[in-house]
Amino acid sequence: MMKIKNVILHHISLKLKEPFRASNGIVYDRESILVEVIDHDGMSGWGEVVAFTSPWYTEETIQTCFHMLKDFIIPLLLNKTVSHPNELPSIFQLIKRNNMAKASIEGAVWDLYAKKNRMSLSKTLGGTRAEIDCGVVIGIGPLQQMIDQIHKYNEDGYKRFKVKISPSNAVKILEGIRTIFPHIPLMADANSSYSLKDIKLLKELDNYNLLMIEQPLASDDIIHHAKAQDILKTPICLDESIVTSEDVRHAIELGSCKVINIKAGRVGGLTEAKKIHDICMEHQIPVWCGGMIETGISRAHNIALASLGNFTIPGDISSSSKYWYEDVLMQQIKVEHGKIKVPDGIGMGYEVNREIIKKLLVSISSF
Ligand SMILES: O=C(O)CCC(=O)c1ccccc1C(=O)O
Ligand SMILES: [Mg+2]
Repeated sequence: MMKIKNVILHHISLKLKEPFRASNGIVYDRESILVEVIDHDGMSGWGEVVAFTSPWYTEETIQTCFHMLKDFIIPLLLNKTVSHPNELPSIFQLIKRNNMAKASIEGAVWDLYAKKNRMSLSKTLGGTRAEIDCGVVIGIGPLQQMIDQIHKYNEDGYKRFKVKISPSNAVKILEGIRTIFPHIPLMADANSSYSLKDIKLLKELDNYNLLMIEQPLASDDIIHHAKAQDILKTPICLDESIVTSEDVRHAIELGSCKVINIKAGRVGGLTEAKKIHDICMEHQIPVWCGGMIETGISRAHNIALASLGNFTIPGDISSSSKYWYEDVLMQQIKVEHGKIKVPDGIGMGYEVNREIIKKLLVSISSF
């Protein structure tokens, strides 16, 4: 049993080593809200708001999440007794969507629940892997810079390479990379920058032996994704289109994709993420864990999630040092030989570094 006594929102800003560019947005400094949930025994669980400062990836932002947490979500939870984190989605049912806001606190309650049971978050979620395979993402930039980055990450041992593309640069990027690296496991993420009218351009991508193409079309268009998947040899992976387990059922029924990217933030939390994992497993749709240029707290949650059985493709889970000079954990997350060991300590398995959080603080609010 957990009785939620106090929720603290640590709004921080973390300097990115380099700006990160996708088809439709650039991230400079990374703002984030670290969510600390404290129960009546004084124990803390941690989660993170993974929304960005502008709504380029989904409609949520750091500010909308703060508003939702402060005015709607936290009041629903304070002084409530919860016996399992999977009760949270039904408590939040009164609030439409706002999945990243909900997921931040739900993740913190999962961490707390695992800690109270003296179990790892991985085991608590039903994870079965002792280590996970890691992939890495290369933002859009000059071709030579993208190639140099792949060289470096290849030497680091990463097992799968994802490049951001848009219709205006895809062929140049993929042609350039395949000339130097004909055999690396490569995929491309378009972040909804194509439409079905561009099907000829999309069809050209079949020439590059891609593991998959991620979210080519609009987020609310699983019908056209089904049409595109009929025409393309390359498997389609959905990211932005999948925000609930119902979306997954529809996408599978329509044949809109062959792979799914799961991000707990996008789908409203780890409970829904696990449900999506289970549905995909049942339908032989492989899944992998997506990334949000997040701090170590969300990274630790991702590692636990990716330890579940149907995460058979390396996800976007990189070392803390890919983006950060110093992460918010006592111990930096490190990819070695393309893998991360799933921690077996209690909860998310990494200890939060309060000194660093204090240094990065934009504001702090306690409820
Ligand atoms: O966390 C990472 O390493 C980057 C993952 C990534 O591609 C991404 C980063 C921010 C927003 C959306 C996406 C995406 O997968 O579309
Ligand atoms: Mg994506």
